[in-house]
Amino acid sequence: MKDVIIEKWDEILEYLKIEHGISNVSFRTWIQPLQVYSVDGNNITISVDDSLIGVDGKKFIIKKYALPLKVSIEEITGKECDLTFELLSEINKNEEKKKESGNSVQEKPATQIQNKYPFLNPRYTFDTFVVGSNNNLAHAASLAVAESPAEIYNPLFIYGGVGLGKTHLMHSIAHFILDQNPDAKVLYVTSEVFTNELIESIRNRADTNSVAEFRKKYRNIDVLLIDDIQFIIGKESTQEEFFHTFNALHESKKQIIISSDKPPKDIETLEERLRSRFEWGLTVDIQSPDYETRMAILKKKEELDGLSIDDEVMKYIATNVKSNIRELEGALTQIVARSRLINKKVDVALAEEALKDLISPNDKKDITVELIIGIVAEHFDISSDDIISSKKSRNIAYPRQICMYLCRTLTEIPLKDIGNKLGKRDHTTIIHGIEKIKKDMEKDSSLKNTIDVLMKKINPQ
Ligand SMILES: Nc1ncnc2c1ncn2[C@@H]1O[C@H](COP(=O)(O)OP(=O)(O)OP(=O)(O)O)[C@@H](O)[C@H]1O
Repeated sequence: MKDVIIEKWDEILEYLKIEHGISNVSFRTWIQPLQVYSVDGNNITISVDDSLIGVDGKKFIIKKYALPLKVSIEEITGKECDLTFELLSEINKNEEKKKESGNSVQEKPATQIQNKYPFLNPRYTFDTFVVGSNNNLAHAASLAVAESPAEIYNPLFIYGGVGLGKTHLMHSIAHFILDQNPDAKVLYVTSEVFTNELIESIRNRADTNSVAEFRKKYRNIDVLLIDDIQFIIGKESTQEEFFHTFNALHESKKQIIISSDKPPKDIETLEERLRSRFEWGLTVDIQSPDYETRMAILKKKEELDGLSIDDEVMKYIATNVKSNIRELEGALTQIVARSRLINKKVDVALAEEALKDLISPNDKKDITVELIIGIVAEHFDISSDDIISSKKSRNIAYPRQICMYLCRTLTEIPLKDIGNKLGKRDHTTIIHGIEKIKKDMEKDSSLKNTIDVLMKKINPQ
């Protein structure tokens, strides 16, 4: 059977052309000659006809069109994929060799990940990052920074709870920049490393010019990524040094990316001058993933690890391990390990047994529609009856839409039931409400704040 990508190739290219406003001449030169050479699961190899555009043409295509093409493939076919570009002359040479030795096509291992940059985790790339409603803004901002370092958002400040993907996104940015420009000087450090190196350099000051060395290391770079900045905060000398590092880099138009467990405004011990600098750029957050995203993350891990796990088991994990992606992945690993240890097939019973310590009954806090309505009503100083009434005035209709959004985000209750409990409204009204709040939150940071506060009231952790 023909792969859907091959079947829809012309449509994909046409979409790419229109969506990205590619001129006819550029399209004819770069895009039209591209052909799908092979499809192996999610790995697509595309041939670049170097007899038309030369060997360097491939580099240009990768830089300029690889990502738009990947997105177009996803838009048209719904398939996420990894693209590799190969010169047609090389492909032909290899085919010749294969014919000569009489070999059949070689099988590739499930997923091969090269460790190109030792200080980065090779698995933390944009390709392995699952985008969901909990992280889509953080993902988009990270990709934008990776594509155009120091041009749009500087600094980029990513915050979120434990194990939600901040480090993964930071490494993805670093990988992307280095893949595009292997000469870029990219430095990724945890703030603990930064602090330790600083202390060490101060301690050695008498013997060598170690403070100057420290400064040289941190200021003579193109991109600085500092993970978990909260560990720097609270230590005066490190804040001071970081302040100067920040200024030096920012002034010379170098990109700075920072992650933290809280937004700058909530870090109490953060000096005002640093806080205001962090707010020069863009601050984005990562929330806990919803059910669909948790499932997608599990599937991605299944694919990367070359596993094949029953869907019911995946659903069991996604339903029960909710707030932390590290735990979500850990749950899958534990189940697989147990199955190997006792040499039994992975099924829900085995999953329950393997995760019994992780999933305690107390974790299953009961968040109900009624609870959400009560807390939202109280916050806006209206009554619960107002929320479920048919009243249409904005001071009531808007909190009602906030309830819809919170019910969707904080519970697994089906839309139909949410609608019923919110005054017998049908599910399209609920979807409309949810989308409205999502859109408004993108533009309105005070609404986002309100939602954060409400979430904490509903689900204090
Ligand atoms: N959207 C995602 N798609 C795929 N994997 C993810 C995603 N988000 C997080 N993960 C995985 O979850 C694990 C934890 O993520 P990560 O270490 O980036 O979290 P973190 O926010 O930096 O945590 P901490 O606060 O502890 O530093 C990693 O293995 C990461 O690959």
